[in-house]
Amino acid sequence: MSVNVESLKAFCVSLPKIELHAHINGSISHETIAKLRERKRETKPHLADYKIPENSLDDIADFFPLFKLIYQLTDDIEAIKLITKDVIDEFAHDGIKYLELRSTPRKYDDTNLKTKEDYVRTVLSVINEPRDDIIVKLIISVDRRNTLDEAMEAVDLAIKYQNHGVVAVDLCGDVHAGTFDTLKPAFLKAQQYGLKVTLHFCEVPENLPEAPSLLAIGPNRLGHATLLDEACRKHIYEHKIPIEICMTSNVLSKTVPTYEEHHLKELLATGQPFCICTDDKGVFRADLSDEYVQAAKAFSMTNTQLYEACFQAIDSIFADDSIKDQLRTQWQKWFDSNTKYF
Ligand SMILES: CNc1ncnc2c1ncn2[C@@H]1O[C@H](COP(=O)(O)O)[C@@H](O)[C@H]1O
Ligand SMILES: [Zn+2]
Repeated sequence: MSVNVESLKAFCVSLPKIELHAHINGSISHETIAKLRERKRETKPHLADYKIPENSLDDIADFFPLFKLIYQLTDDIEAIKLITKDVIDEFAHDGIKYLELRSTPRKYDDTNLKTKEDYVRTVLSVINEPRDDIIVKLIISVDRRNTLDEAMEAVDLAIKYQNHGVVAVDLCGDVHAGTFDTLKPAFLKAQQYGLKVTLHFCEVPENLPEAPSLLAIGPNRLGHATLLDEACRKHIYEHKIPIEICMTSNVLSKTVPTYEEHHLKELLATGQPFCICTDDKGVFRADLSDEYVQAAKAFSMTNTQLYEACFQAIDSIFADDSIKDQLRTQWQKWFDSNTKYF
């Protein structure tokens, strides 16, 4: 590492940042995986040496099966508390001041995580622990593989816990599975109840045919938006829909060839709203500060541009205006006391 990259990394850690696209189970660090392995040493000896494989993806399709093993380590209430707490602590340590975590509710007959409501309550119990270094909210994910009934159950939980930290629902999961139209009524219901909606959008070309249907519901943000045709680009740009940008995720899942060719370049050039995010910091082994370093290197962003990228992302958060104002004040204070960087 050259001195420059080291000082760039230090700057990117110290920048007050916002994270809007982080899947809890994809964000588990190696340290936490080690704790989880230890907890399951007796009951799941086949996971005694489990490590999330590094740089193992030939294609995005290789990504989703990783969760078959990760979920075996996170199948009880204590595990969900542990991962939620560790993920929040790690983001806070990396300089994140406002965090929207997302997760897909799960249940198991043979553990104490008996219902999807148990899952949501457990995550929220940690998210709502009082702390003054970071604000945390929850987005409930609907998996593309879900039936409409399952999607409705997730949305009903989001509605029930709307005043307890849930701000939105998300469409995620295997990009080659399911169809959005099957699950659409669940998203429309979420909107009727005032929840915000974010959708994983066009990570692969096969998702393009359903893109008009996703855009038709008026999503508040989009994840990735990697492969756009002209009609999508026009709609997104005209409506200024903020994009959650996950560069390392895209490069390692091989949906984008290199950082330099990432579509963030176009958003920067055209002044479209975006938020730099991690997606799955455990699987992809990159913290949010690393994502800012990559953006700075790929697009020669100055410290001022990096700060502005963080600041403009406040507009795209799902929390209310009073939190937005509070964050803007906090950012301005940081800026005023860190003029040495600019
Ligand atoms: C790489 N890009 C991606 N595209 C689509 N879905 C993704 C994803 N990264 C993660 N997930 C979704 O998040 C779940 C893990 O976290 P939770 O169990 O919900 O906390 C995965 O099972 C997958 O459905
Ligand atoms: Zn994602």
